[in-house]
Amino acid sequence: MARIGIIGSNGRMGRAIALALANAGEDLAGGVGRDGNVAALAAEADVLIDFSSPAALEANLDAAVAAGVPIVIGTTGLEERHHWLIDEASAAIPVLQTGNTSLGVTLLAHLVREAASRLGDDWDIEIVETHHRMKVDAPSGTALLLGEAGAKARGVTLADVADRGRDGITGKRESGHIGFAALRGGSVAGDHTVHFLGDDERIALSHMAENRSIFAKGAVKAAQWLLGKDAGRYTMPQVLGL
Ligand SMILES: NC(=O)C1=CN([C@@H]2O[C@H](COP(=O)(O)OP(=O)(O)OC[C@H]3O[C@@H](n4cnc5c(N)ncnc54)[C@H](OP(=O)(O)O)[C@@H]3O)[C@@H](O)[C@H]2O)C=CC1
Ligand SMILES: O=C(O)C1=N[C@H](C(=O)O)C[C@H](O)C1
Repeated sequence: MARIGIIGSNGRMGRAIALALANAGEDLAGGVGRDGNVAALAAEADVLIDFSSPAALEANLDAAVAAGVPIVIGTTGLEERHHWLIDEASAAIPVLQTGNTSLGVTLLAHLVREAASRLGDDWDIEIVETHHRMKVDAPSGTALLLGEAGAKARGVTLADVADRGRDGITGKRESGHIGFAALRGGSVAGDHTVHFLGDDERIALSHMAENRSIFAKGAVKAAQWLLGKDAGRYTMPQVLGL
């Protein structure tokens, strides 16, 4: 039984993770919100799970490194500089960062990669996501993760081909680009569809989250899996053996 500390414990995901920990028979080392002492939590925990805010990431990584504990990062809205910080921390401790901890999305990313590698550039990729009205970042971390899967399969860098929101006279769609569209409203836990649009035919690969328990269960599995690992940056397919 591991002592697991939750960063963002009062949030929607923090509460779902506390429930998943109890269901898995794991021990809650404690939790912190915006005003909490993350260094004190890290000192008490065997592993940390962070579903909070990009603004908190640097302090959370510093606390994990100082205490020498692994950390799972589910926070989305991360920018390039956050990924550098994660790379830096993963030289000292085990770190797993992902935009989606669910089994279904982890498999979907694999299917997207497979489809994108088999279909030529003449198949346009467009990613549509829908989330609850409280979500603050777009495109979702999952949409970006799925976009990365498509870009990787095509041997390109996502940042070079991403169309993140169209408005006005946009001109024709550029071949090889990957488009993103975000819908916000209601209580939707998270829906994602990757469209492959060809001439005269289309393929759509979708995942629908019915509630947050799937993300929470995946986060707990990832935390359990990270315990005892060497320093490094790990991924959900490694955790789930996919
Ligand atoms: N990877 C995945 O599978 C998933 C990722 N997410 C991501 O997880 C994150 C949290 O989502 P959700 O729970 O819905 O959001 P909430 O807004 O419900 O919760 C966020 C929590 O983070 C805390 N927080 C905010 N800012 C800071 C800060 N600067 N320092 C420390 N703590 C802070 C808040 O504390 P306080 O209560 O004090 O305000 C709150 O407890 C989002 O980025 C979301 O996109 C969500 C679902 C799945
Ligand atoms: O904020 C959310 O709620 C979610 N965020 C993650 C994302 O940005 O992809 C995962 C999930 O879709 C729910």
